[in-house]
Amino acid sequence: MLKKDLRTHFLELRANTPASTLTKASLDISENVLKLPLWDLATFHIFLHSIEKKELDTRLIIDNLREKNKNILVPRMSPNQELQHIQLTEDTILEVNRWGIPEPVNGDTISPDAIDVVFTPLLAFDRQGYRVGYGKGYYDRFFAQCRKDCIKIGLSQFEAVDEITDKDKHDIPLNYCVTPLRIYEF
Ligand SMILES: Nc1nc2c(c(=O)[nH]1)N(C=O)[C@@H](CNc1ccc(C(=O)N[C@@H](CCC(=O)O)C(=O)O)cc1)CN2
Ligand SMILES: Nc1ncnc2c1ncn2[C@@H]1O[C@H](COP(=O)(O)OP(=O)(O)OP(=O)(O)O)[C@@H](O)[C@H]1O
Repeated sequence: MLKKDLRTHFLELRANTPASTLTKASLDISENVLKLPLWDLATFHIFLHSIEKKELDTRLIIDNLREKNKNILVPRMSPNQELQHIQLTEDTILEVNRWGIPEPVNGDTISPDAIDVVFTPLLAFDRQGYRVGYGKGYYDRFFAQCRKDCIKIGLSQFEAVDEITDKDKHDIPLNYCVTPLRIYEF
């Protein structure tokens, strides 16, 4: 299947998801995330979900990371289509940007080298761990800057599709994808 068709299909499925289904999916995913073999690692990067875009709610995962005293980083979009990685603390002020995504307005910027785990947003993923996002390549550019041993984890409300057929040289596969029903390891 082509990325553009997967985007259209899963954006529509997402738009038609009842709030209660999304809440339950977010809870089940947060419980599955706790089963991943990650908890000796220190520095975790996680996206702040957009309510407007009906993304999975990442607050429960963030609460678990806080409870485990992990170093938590969140993305901020910069004008050159790169992400900055900002430390999330009790003093972080968040504002919703023009795309409906909350972002920190203050805080220290951290280098991608320091990141052990990235929880990644997506619209669809396939059985080999390739993903499709909103189509601006933010996460592919980010993954290219991470250490080789950085663990990349997709969070998905929906199960894997068979195959994304139009992968390109920039696409870097995930190590895991967590859904409400299961954990895929690639
Ligand atoms: N919560 C969350 N944060 C995230 C992502 C994400 O998927 N979810 N991203 C994952 O990469 C990055 C942001 N990606 C984005 C990609 C495209 C557009 C954008 O331009 N949207 C337009 C429609 C497309 C267009 O105009 O071409 C819009 O919403 O109007 C916005 C954000 C970084 N932070
Ligand atoms: N490392 C990179 N360097 C330069 N261009 C890149 C890189 N990674 C991706 N791109 C370009 O970005 C564009 C969008 O890529 P793609 O369709 O894979 O986005 P996506 O993964 O769906 O979006 P996102 O990562 O924002 O969720 C493509 O034209 C791709 O070639």
